[in-house]
Amino acid sequence: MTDVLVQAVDLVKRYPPRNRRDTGFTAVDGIDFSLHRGEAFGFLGPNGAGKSSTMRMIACVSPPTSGTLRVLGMDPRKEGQRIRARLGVVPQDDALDRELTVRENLLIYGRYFGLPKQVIAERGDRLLEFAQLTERGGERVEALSGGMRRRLTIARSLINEPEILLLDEPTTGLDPQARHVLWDRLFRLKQQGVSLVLTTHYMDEAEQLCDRLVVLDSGRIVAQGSPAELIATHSTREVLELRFGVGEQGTALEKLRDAGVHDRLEELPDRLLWYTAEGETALAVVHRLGLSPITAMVRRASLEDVFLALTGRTLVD
Ligand SMILES: Nc1ncnc2c1ncn2[C@@H]1O[C@H](COP(=O)(O)OP(=O)(O)OP(=O)(O)O)[C@@H](O)[C@H]1O
Repeated sequence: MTDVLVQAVDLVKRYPPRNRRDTGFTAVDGIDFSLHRGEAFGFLGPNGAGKSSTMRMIACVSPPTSGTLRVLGMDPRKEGQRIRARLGVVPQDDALDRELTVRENLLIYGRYFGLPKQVIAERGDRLLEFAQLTERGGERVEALSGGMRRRLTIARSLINEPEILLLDEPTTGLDPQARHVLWDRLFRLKQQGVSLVLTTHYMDEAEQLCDRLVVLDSGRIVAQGSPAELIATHSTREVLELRFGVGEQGTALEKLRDAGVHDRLEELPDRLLWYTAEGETALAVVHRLGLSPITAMVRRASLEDVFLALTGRTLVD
């Protein structure tokens, strides 16, 4: 039997007009998705796609305008408090108390959930260890690096031992090393049976962490599936990336087209993408035509290519 933890059908979030000239804004425009127990589910999309709005509805802090949303079998409009007791929420903004110590930040949160002192203390120790912050427990939050603060926010959101952890852009603003440490912690949580829902505009993060994801654009789902399925359906296996000198890209593109290249060629402001099963064979054609790119790189197709194929735009502006 499948165990569906979150189910959305034709879910809509419309914000009312803010003034008389404003007509309001539909941030989420009729989306369907479901989260199954034990999986990591992602919302991938550019800024403004409606990811945070969707997360806020699941977190029961913003009611849906219309459609059906069930979280842990309950209706967020009516049973928000009961749902929240079984959720962990990691917002984009850490909202930690900078004046308090690392440990105090955890304890305060435990009290918010009305947990007994002894339970909070035990979980606090375990969570500090999980967040690799045991040594820093007595330090004030302002002394921590960005990556440590994120790990503390995640630890704090786990104090009530949630079944679902919601993470809104968990690694935005972190350096690559801090991101990898955080991914490792999230993998660990998944192994422990926590179901994850996360938003991201980083395709590598979505590929690394998500079993399944939906690609959102302007409040609508443009595709959904596992990262591998999405790439297989919407892209070729390989991509040849070519960068040319100023003013040379247009001529190169024309030459490739005149030479009868039938593969998809995508022109971005700074590079030309050639979607092909065999990047090396394509590169040989480039050389045979006498084209001389400044750089030429064959790579595996990624979710970035999926997004480009579906929307005509790149994910990162
Ligand atoms: N309270 C609000 N009132 C009016 N419009 C809003 C409100 N909150 C969000 N929006 C708009 O809804 C759209 C979707 O916002 P949302 O935050 O859900 O997108 P997002 O995909 O999470 O992007 P980001 O990564 O920038 O947070 C944006 O254009 C935003 O300006």
